[in-house]
Amino acid sequence: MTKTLKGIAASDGFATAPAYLLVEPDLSFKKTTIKDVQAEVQRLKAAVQESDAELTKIRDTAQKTLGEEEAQVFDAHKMILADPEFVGAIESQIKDQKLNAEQVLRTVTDNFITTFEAMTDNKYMQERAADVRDVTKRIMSHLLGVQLPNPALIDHEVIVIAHDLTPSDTAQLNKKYVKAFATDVGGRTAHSAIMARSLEIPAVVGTNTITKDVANGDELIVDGVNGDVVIQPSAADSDHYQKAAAEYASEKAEWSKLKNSATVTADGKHFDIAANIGTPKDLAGANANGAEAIGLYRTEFLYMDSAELPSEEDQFQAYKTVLEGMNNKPVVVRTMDIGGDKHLPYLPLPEEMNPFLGYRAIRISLDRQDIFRTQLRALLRASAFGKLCIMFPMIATLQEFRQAKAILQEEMQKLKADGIAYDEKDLQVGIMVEIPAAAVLADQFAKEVDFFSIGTNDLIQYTMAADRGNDQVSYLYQPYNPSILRLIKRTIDAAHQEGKWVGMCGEAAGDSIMTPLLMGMGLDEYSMSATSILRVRSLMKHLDTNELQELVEQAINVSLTNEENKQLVTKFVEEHRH
Ligand SMILES: C=C(OP(=O)(O)O)C(=O)O
Ligand SMILES: [Mg+2]
Repeated sequence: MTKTLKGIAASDGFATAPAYLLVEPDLSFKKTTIKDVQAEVQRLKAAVQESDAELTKIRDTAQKTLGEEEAQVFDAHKMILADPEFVGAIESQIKDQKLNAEQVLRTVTDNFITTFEAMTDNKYMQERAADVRDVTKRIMSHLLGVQLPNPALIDHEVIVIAHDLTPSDTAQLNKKYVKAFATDVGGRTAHSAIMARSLEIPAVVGTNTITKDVANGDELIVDGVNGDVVIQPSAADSDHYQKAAAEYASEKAEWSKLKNSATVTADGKHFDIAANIGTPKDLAGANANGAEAIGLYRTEFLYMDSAELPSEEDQFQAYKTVLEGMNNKPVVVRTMDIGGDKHLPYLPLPEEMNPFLGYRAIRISLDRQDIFRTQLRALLRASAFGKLCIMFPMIATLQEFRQAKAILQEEMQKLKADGIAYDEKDLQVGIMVEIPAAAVLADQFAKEVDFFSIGTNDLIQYTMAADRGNDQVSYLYQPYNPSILRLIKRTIDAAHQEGKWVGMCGEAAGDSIMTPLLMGMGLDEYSMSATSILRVRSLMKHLDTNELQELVEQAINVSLTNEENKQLVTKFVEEHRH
């Protein structure tokens, strides 16, 4: 039966494919006594063999797509399967206790895990506990005849369905086969949504129930423009969406003609449209869509995709690749923004009641200066290869900015003393304005920074006190709310007062409703998912900035609600399109 689920449109585009559930299956079982011991041991052996074959396949794919180092994790799993002490212990207990293989597997492996985890002075053995847990799950799935999801093994076109996708899950999705994804939870500015846009896969998040409503293999249509997922579409649905997808493709073709043009308004004013990227791989998309700069390089993916803290050399190579890839166009690199919903397996952070209000971003960097200085040195060295702007995330106080800048200057001195080149002339140092305190004091910050970049994702979350990943409060993501618009305007005016430039790298920068308002306020740089660039460039071409002042005045002072402002802008654009 056809059913349509409504969610939040998180990444543009349309896709049709069968569902692939990235959901942990039920691995529960009953404890039973058995009569035929030999048959039970055979059942165990078969499950171990199947697990081994599966791991070989996963290892091969991981090696091809992720690299040798990541693939070696699976060698550790295969070694456990091959360890006679491990399988032997299970076998002999099946024989002794005459219990089913599932029960014995659970008891024996729980024992191993408890022993390993108790070795608090031996990190290596503690990590083996996680391996045993993983391997146990795999053998159990074969004993129970259920399939564990293996995103690395997807080898045909699918739409991935999950409760939630962590940024690292999302990073593993292979664009060749994963045509779209849809989740139960999440909002438009959750990191999985941002990643979807940078991978250019359509996505719908916050459907609440999709993991329950969809079974593996169900035919789906994801409409990432309107936020709909159609389950088991009728012929009429398929027809309708085919037309919508074709229309969307032709609009895209129209925009693509602007790829090599500068962003110029109807009255001849120039703005910079930049791209947000997560890894050097995203450069291709940025360039293919005609980005005039990189307005935000989120370096945390470098940390998340690594098994340990990335070395100065690894970071240097990544930053240099991006700077060189942009051919002397500006590149804003943001220092590590870990914490909140982004975790590192090798950097245990304390459990917090409110991670988004906790130990994250610059707060970690100022505390863990070893990590921070390594990143700054890598950045400084890379600055010799292009036009670098370094940006600090989550700055709340002037003191934090001064401290971060002082550390940067110390690293500059050290490099200089060692005769290592960096850009001494044009390197710029700025901050994200994403905490209301920084927006309120923008006039004071503007005297000390080279630039601002407004992070609306967090600025809205903190101003409205509404978790950006929680779909129950997603109605409070209100970029057109006058409170948000005033903070943005205040930040822009304060920067311009001091002759500094202001960008925006939150998702609002790529939102067509925001474009006329931001142009009217004089925002200099607009940094967005690469796929939004041409749409916004096309819109700017049709607007005259002289007519926008009044629109801004109204939106800030007259209209009251987010929705009213949205209508105000929509109507304005209809009437003033040149
Ligand atoms: C761009 C931003 O940073 P992130 O989405 O990475 O938190 C923001 O907060 O708007
Ligand atoms: Mg942020």
